[in-house]
Amino acid sequence: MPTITAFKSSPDRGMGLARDMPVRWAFEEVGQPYDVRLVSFTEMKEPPHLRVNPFGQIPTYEDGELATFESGAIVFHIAESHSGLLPTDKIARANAISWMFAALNTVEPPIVERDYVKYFEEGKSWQGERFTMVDERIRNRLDQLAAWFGGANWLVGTFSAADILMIHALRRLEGSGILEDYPTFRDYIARGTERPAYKRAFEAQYAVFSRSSSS
Ligand SMILES: N[C@@H](CCC(=O)N[C@@H](CSCc1ccc([N+](=O)[O-])cc1)C(=O)NCC(=O)O)C(=O)O
Repeated sequence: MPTITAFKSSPDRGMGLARDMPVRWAFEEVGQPYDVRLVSFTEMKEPPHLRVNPFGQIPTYEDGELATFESGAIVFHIAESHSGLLPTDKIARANAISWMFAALNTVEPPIVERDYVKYFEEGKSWQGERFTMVDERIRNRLDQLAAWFGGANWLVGTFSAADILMIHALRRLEGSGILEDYPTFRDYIARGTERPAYKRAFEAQYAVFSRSSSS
């Protein structure tokens, strides 16, 4: 059975914003049971974990001889190893894979940057200006995505691994006030989070938080 790593105690207080969440969601969508090894921030920087993830982060994925990292790559591996997360049609599959990369490389970076400004540049003289700049970049990306997305339900027709990664990226904007101006994406996120597989994944990671916060 594949084993992933996740935070022993997640800073997101169980809100499913850490990157074990898209992997859990993918497992649940394809019906693949999995184990979770919880790691502390210290353990993530020690040799056993660094041998799998040289950047000392979660998630990692281990199954038999395979030990690898990168949440997007793990979701792709799950999608390649099971049916249901990528179209079988060659063209549609290639487009879905493009959208996986777009979620991680084009849409998510300014959203992650905003978290850095918010959490690591608190009190800096430039924080206000940086917020303005980063929010502008995020809105530019969301405007472009909304123009393309239109009234679609999913990125490539049917639900795919690309939606797992894109919805995970967009959820990091919850609480920022930005999504209030994008009903298209509020509805899109809701379609994703209403999926039974998402709910099972969310509950599983939330249980880690609730156990750690009650211990
Ligand atoms: N590109 C890598 C990035 C992995 C990554 O960012 N891992 C983070 C956790 S998910 C990112 C994350 C962290 C916290 C929140 N949060 O809301 O609290 C959200 C997302 C990590 O291990 N951080 C610890 C470290 O770098 O030492 C991937 O996609 O797997």
